Amino acid sequence: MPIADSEFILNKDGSIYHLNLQPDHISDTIITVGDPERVPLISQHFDSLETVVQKREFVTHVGYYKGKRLTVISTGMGTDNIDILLNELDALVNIDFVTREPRPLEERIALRIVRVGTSGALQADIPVGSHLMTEHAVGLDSLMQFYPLVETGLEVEVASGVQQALGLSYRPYCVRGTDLLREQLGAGMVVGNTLTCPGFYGPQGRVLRLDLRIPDLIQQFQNFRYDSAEGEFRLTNFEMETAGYYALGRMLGHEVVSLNAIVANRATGEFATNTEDVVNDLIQKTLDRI
Ligand SMILES: O=P(O)(O)O[C@H]1O[C@H](CO)[C@@H](O)[C@H]1O
Ligand SMILES: O=c1cc[nH]c(=O)[nH]1
Repeated sequence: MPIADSEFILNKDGSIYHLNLQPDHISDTIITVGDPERVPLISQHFDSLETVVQKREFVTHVGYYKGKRLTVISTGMGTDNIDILLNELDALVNIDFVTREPRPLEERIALRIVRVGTSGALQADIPVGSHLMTEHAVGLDSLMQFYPLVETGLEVEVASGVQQALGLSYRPYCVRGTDLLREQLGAGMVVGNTLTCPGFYGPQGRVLRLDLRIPDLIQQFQNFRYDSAEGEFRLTNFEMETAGYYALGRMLGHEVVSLNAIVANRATGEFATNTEDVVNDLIQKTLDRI
């Protein structure tokens, strides 16, 4: 059955609704960033650029880097945008744009998606300027209230532990990323467990003029521990998208990894004075290894 016009929405030029891309625009390996201005920081390293498309915060550059076809896309902030990004990227490769039907299982394509983002460290031993690769992501956002994500026993226990520690009325979700890209890209990086927050201020314990409902939120995040057979689990850093990537990546069958340039440390109160350098170093490392 073709998917209805109201669900699988194509623009007049045949491109998908928000990303404004057509299937032959993208490569199988995709670097994603939050900030649209970070896209040219990556594509400036390309040998050639074949496609430049923008709609809203989704800026896409496609080109060749050392003979490899790469796509860079910005997402803006928050897991609501990651819901759009992952569903539309998946549609570009796994839905037939003519028949409007999902491709059969044997024809499905697994994309390789690498998020290059900025993030704040929660623990004092993860200094500003370091690069952290996410192993587990814990989502405090509500996205997975709407999808049948299957979590392992350990993931459910970690997420339930976070719910209990914070006294939340809903259970967060927890997803371990796939191994392939972590092995390919992560050498020398801190391996961490990333908390994805539905906001930059209150949900990350920042107080400007508004008080927090959970006054010791940062301490609760910092002190959270879960003892598993693989060792002690702690939360290392936070940002606003990774758990959405890992959960949707698992459900749709794509390889996803989140690489984090640590620009703040909430234990020491520092913010990087050279954020561009920290991000540019991570971009170079990613391009070298991809
Ligand atoms: O630098 P990006 O990729 O946007 O990532 C982080 O920075 C933004 C907040 O400043 C949030 O999107 C957070 O996840
Ligand atoms: O502290 C930080 C830094 C970057 N991005 C975030 O979401 N939080």
